[in-house]
Amino acid sequence: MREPNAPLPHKLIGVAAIWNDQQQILIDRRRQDGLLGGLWEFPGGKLEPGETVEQCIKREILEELGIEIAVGDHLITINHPYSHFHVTLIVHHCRHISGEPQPIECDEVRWVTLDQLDLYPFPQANVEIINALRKS
Ligand SMILES: Nc1nc2c([nH]c(=O)n2[C@H]2C[C@H](O)[C@@H](COP(=O)(O)OP(=O)(O)OP(=O)(O)O)O2)c(=O)[nH]1
Ligand SMILES: [Mg+2]
Repeated sequence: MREPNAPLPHKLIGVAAIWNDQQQILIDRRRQDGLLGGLWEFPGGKLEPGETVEQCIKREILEELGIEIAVGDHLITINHPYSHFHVTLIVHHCRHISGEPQPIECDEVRWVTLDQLDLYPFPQANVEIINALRKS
C-alpha cells in the first residue's frame, strides 16, 4: 500500500498535434487494457533523461506510428491531476512529413478535422488541449 502522504507519481509527456495538408490532425485510440483504456489521444510519450521535448516528440511518433514529423511551435502545457498520478502534457504543433501512420502501440489511428474531434472520447486532460487547438 502507498504511504498516506507519499506524493503521487508525476509523468512528463511530450505530445504531438500532427497536421497534414488537408487541415486534419492525427489521433490514436489507446489500448483497451490499462490506463485510460479505449480513449482517444494525441500521440506522444514520456520524456527520457537528457532529451528535449522536441526530440522526445519526434522519437515517440516514430516509435508509436512509424512516421516522420517536423516539430513546430509550442501550443500549450497542461497540468492535470488524475486520481492516481499527475500528468504534465507539453503539446507542440507538428507537421506530417512522410510515412503512413501505423497503429504500432495503439488500437487505431485516424486523421480528423477539428470539428470531428467532438465525436471521439478523450481523457479529461485533453479538453483544454482541444480548446487551445480551436483557438490557434
Ligand atoms: N500521449 C498522450 N498522453 C495523454 C494524453 N492525454 C492524457 O491524459 N495522457 C496521459 C495518458 C498517460 O498517462 C500519459 C501518456 O504517457 P504514455 O502513453 O507514455 O503512458 P502509459 O499510459 O503507457 O504509461 P505507463 O504505463 O508507461 O506509465 O499521459 C494525450 O492526448 N496524449
Ligand atoms: Mg504514449
